[in-house]
Amino acid sequence: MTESPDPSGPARSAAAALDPALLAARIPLDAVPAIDLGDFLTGGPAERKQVARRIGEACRNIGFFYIVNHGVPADLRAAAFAEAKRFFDQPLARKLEIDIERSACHRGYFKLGGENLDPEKQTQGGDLKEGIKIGRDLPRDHPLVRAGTPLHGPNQWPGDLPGFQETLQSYFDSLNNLGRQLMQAFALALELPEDHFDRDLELPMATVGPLHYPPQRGRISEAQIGAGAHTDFGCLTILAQDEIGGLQVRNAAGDWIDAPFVADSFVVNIGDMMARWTNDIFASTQHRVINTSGRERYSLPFFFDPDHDAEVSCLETCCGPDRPAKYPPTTGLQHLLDMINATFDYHRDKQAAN
Ligand SMILES: O=C(O)CCC(=O)C(=O)O
Ligand SMILES: [Fe+2]
Repeated sequence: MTESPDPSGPARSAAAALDPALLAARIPLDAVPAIDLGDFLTGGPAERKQVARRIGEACRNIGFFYIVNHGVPADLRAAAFAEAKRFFDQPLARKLEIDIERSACHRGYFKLGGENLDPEKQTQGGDLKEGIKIGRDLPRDHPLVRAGTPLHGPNQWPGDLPGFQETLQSYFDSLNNLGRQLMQAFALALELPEDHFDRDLELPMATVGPLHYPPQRGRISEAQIGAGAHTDFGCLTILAQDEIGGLQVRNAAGDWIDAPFVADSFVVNIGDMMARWTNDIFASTQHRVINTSGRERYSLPFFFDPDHDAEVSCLETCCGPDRPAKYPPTTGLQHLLDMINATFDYHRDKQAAN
């Protein structure tokens, strides 16, 4: 079992001494734990710390957890699913009017196979899913856009789907707030002041990426599935999935376990950037999607990343003499660019051409 930190224990010195609770070995869980966020969102310091502690335990053992009582209105989420479905139901030519390949900042539609999350194993045309990348909508005259900062700029919105933009924008804003809250929970779980990450979240690089997975039939192998086995690149992902299911998570024992649909919940997971920030104390865990339901599957992942210039180097509570920093420092932007280039062929080709 994980040792819980003793709140009455001796005060920790300022010189990076690692809390033993942070060193806990990963326990192979046979289910993704569920955490009620209500006390964190509305409670006082003691309640917040208590919820953060449970989140920290999940982040160390499996890097995945469900949240309920998260404060995102159910009707907003349902509306975002409905708009996503409306978009994907259109003919391909319509969808390609906002082709991601025309975007200077990785926004817009990508077709089936456009992303390959497991290029080593998936040799038959990439992920069996199509999607849209919708990020922070910055105008062309924003200083960061004028300066040519990669991944910063305007979205491509479909021209003929009234309501799509407003709904997805509201969903983005709501999830953006939730992302900030979760980063505060992570800070507490890591024995840092709860506002520790706020300085890196002035203009966080966040993306909502609606996905559509057609049903897969016949013999299915690792050569092509809905989303190939991967870890997420960024800091944290907040996923809304529909009732179809099909998400699988690889636990610390190496076993694939199901992360089924749970009503009114989000699935939250740690990505590589957060694992790097915490010196691998938080786990960035492999997951994949296989849709054998015979029905269409939709999901709404929200990827939350810090400011482009956030320094991602080992947090002071995550390293010490007995646990040296494993990774050299990087920035939020550089980390994401390296990862996107590995999974989107068009993006790598475009960067190479510049
Ligand atoms: O659609 C899902 O359930 C998961 C998607 C995912 O893992 C991703 O896009 O990184
Ligand atoms: Fe993922």
